[in-house]
Amino acid sequence: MPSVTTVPGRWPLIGHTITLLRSPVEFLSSLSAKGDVVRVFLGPLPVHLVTTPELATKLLTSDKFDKGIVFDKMRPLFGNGLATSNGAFNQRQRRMMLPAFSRTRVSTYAETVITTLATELRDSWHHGQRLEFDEVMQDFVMTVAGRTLFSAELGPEVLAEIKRSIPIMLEHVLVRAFSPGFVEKLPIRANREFDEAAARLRRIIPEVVVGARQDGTDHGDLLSALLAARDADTGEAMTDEQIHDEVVTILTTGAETTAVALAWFFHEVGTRPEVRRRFHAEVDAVLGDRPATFEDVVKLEYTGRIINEVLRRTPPIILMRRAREDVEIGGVLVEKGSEIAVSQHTLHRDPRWFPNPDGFDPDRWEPDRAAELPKGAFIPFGGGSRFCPGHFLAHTEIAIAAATIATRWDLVPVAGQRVYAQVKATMQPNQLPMTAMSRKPQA
Ligand code: HEM
Repeated sequence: MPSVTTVPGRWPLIGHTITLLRSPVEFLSSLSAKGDVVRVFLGPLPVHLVTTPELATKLLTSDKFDKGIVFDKMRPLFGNGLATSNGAFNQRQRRMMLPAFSRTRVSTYAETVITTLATELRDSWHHGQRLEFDEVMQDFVMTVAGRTLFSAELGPEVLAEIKRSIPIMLEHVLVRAFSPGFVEKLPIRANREFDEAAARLRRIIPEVVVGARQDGTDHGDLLSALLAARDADTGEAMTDEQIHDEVVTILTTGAETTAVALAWFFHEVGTRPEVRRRFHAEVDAVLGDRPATFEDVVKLEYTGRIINEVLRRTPPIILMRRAREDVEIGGVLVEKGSEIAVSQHTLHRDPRWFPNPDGFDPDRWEPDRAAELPKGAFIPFGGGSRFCPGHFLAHTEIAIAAATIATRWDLVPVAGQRVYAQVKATMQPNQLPMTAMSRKPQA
């Protein structure tokens, strides 16, 4: 079998990590031109990367791969939650949890939480107010996540704790994942903060779970759905420990990704006059002055296309896997225990599927054009057996929040500030200062 090409530019010990951190989009989107399977080094760790939609689909749908090293490193945080578990246990958990993300359930979350909080946010600003918009979206999404999980009856101190602890953990999680094991044991501030945040969540979440289990009523929140879930074969419910792990997993995987997508949404709209004009025209036609509801989301077609284009250009960074046995993929032998990955940035910026890949063109998501894309070319939510269970909730939340805000506000980028994507747990903007300008005449 042919050996795989190592991408040029590798440094001793640090591999390609510096290049990846310095220019993530340029580096990852350059890989498809180098081969269908290439090898990069994340620190000292060799990782095969597949670069075509066909091989991405093969990787994500095969049962010959587990989640791999990054997720091993995240286990102290996520425990055995959906993102970190593997094999039959993961599939059992998925079957039990998917009803919590069903259309009916999402429509309840939209009705009881998302529209209300989006309206409160919209009504909280004044004309000309400067906002650090990435932080505003982070705070909004964490509040939505907390309330979606735990309904409004929960004490504000639980929500406050979640909003305090989860961002701390997200700040450090990827650095931990790509560092040698001893680094997380060093007595440095980052480790202390991470461990303290994890410990606080381990204390507070079980208290909520035990309380909700005793109460026994369905509050229409995600936690009620998790408590009610039963294994189809054995009839067993999840243990409190497992529910803790799933709750932390949902908060960590769901909140950051959605907040970042919303931040980029407003950045793209704010910097592209034609997109902004059409977005506002649609919001005015569908909503007028009223907030968006679950039923409006399908009518907000252009908004949906902007969301897709945002998720094409600034999706999460990479999907990592590890071979459970020797596997041939794209004519290359991947030995048992080796790490293999696909980056959404490689596929989403490939000019074969996305002409003018660096441009921002919501119209490429018109149904006829989108239908021509090969399977596996657009994977912001992953694919196969680990496909994101929160994808519909995320789309609903982004559409409702964006449209509701736009009924009143034009978010204008503060002049002279450079905004670019940086690698954190996802692909975050480095900053996003914006000014809220009223779209309606002032009283
Ligand atoms: C724009 C927002 C979102 C994006 C881009 C996103 C993206 C992804 C991706 C790419 C994966 C697959 C990871 C892999 O295969 O290694 C994933 C998995 C997951 N996502 Fe999302 N996600 C989003 C929102 C959400 C939300 C709102 C929730 C929950 C409330 C959520 C919960 C999860 C969970 C639990 C997994 C793990 C599934 C498994 O490994 O079996 N995500 N997400």
